[in-house]
Amino acid sequence: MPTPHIAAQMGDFAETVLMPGDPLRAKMLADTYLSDVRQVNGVRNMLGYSGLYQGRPVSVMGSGMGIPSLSIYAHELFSQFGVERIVRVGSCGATQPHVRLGELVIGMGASTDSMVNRKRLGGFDFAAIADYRLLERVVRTADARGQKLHVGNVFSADLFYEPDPALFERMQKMGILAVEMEAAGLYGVAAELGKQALTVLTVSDHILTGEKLSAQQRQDDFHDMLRLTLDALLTTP
Ligand SMILES: O=P(O)(O)O[C@H]1O[C@H](CO)[C@@H](O)[C@H]1O
Ligand SMILES: O=c1cc[nH]c(=O)[nH]1
Repeated sequence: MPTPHIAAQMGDFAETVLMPGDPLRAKMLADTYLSDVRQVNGVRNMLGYSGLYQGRPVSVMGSGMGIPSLSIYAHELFSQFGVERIVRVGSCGATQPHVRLGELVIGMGASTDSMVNRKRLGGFDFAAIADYRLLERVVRTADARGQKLHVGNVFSADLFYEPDPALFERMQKMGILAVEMEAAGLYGVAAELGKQALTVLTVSDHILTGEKLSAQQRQDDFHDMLRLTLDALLTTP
């Protein structure tokens, strides 16, 4: 049955959903990599598609920006459409000098200034972590190809325009690899509903050096991340 934000039926989504923030990145992924594609959501232009990748069913849908938006879509997909795993395929800002523009970062854990997971755990800290088996598949696939990955803690920020630059220094000191805006929320929803989640990111800008990819590049140029994620989830045993 359709939900307030997804006009689809049970069976329209595959068990595995890739979820970029940008709905146009979802469209690009579907157009470039999937066969037998059909659009399964268009409410609020949050484009969602289902199709086949090398013969295996998969869906892709945008999450919008920030934990509140992603949480609505992840909750509805997990609870109403039979989705078992969501892998966020996003962009991030690097917070360490050794993490460079265009490189891939996996959010093994996600720190945050959001309150959502404390609300879930009665006011206490919740260690927002990726599903280990999903993480392992992506790492194993990248290692087999010699593809470089950074794996560790990311920070899911409520504010894109952070007013306190000292926060980035603290992140760097604590070993956080990159900042983005959804992973901790995704991991919290997955934990609450007993599902699997992972976050794979491409560095689109560098907090320390000020380097940046363009908006067009963030929409269209993340093929290393998308191929790795699709292959790891859908073609490796
Ligand atoms: O490129 P996406 O996946 O949207 O991810 C990042 O980009 C947006 C901010 O520009 C936030 O959603 C952040 O998490
Ligand atoms: O959330 C984000 C995404 C990319 N770069 C940032 O600095 N923040």
